[in-house]
Amino acid sequence: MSDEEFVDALPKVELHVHLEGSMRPRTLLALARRHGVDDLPTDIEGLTKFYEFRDFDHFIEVYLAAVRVLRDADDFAVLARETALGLAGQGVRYAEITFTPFLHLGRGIDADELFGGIERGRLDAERETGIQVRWVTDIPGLPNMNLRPASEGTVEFALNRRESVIALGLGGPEAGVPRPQFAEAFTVARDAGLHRVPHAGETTGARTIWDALEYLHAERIGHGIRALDDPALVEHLRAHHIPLEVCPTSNLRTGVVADYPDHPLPTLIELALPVSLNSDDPPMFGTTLRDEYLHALRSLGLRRDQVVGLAAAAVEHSFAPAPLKDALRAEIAAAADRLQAAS
Ligand SMILES: O=c1[nH]cnc2c1ncn2[C@@H]1O[C@H](CO)[C@@H](O)[C@H]1O
Repeated sequence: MSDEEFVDALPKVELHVHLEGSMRPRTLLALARRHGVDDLPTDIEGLTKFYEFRDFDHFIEVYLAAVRVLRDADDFAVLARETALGLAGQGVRYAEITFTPFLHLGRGIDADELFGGIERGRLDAERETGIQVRWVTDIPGLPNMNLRPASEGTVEFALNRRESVIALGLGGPEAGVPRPQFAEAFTVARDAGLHRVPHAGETTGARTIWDALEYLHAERIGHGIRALDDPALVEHLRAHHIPLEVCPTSNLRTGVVADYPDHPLPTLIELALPVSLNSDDPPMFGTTLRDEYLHALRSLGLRRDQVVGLAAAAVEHSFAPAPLKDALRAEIAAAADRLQAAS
């Protein structure tokens, strides 16, 4: 059986993917035309070049430029539906997708217009394919932004939309954006029963992950690959079962890891840390979740049973309701048996 057949037969869960960063190139080009955003590339070739990032800060700059094409409820509905359908087409049954309300509220977009749109897209995709999507709203931790209103606005947005928003995140650059300033937002979120999944240890070291645990009550860590800098932290994450959402191609494309052979995922697995495999901003990084699973086998040298383990781990690390988790566990176990028999 080929690697492709193997990966395609595996039911999957996606835990770390950004909605705005999932915009299909064709959709971005069409929305830019429709809304007269005239300082972006106008063809696929230009967009591919636009998505060659010098470093992480350059990536964030491009991200902020691209989201400006999203204006009305229909745009958000298309984005959410296409993102969810794209995942469903890769065998994803359940996804926790991050979006950043404050990036849009800050541009004058109405909160209900935004949420109405993405909910319409979510429910259309669920009706069409059965995929279950829940939302994570993240605070954009941008150094040049007024972060108090961004934090408070994001939490308020989430708390008023609990029907499908399940967690609070924190994204953006880590350097020069100290984590303790977000403590209050994450404490309010925790006390209200929202889950906490901040990015940490993507572009800076172990200290940021400790801060995410101490100040932000993190239940999972976005990326977290720099945990390896600190053996005490590795031990803590393992002992307290704090999962890392690992996105290998993202790390290469933003320049925080040089190449696949240098990627720490195999080491994290060897150390028995709880890890899942995710796609982050797939079209911007020239990847898909399916590609990440293929890279795990071919470029990171993981065995097939380890890759099944990654798919199963994503179920365990998810905040899906217990009956759905049970169904997904059973489905992955059955697929693993079939794949074992076929090989
Ligand atoms: O890999 C990533 N790391 C950090 N932030 C990211 C990533 N991908 C997308 N964003 C987005 O960048 C926004 C601007 O601050 C964040 O809010 C986050 O959603």
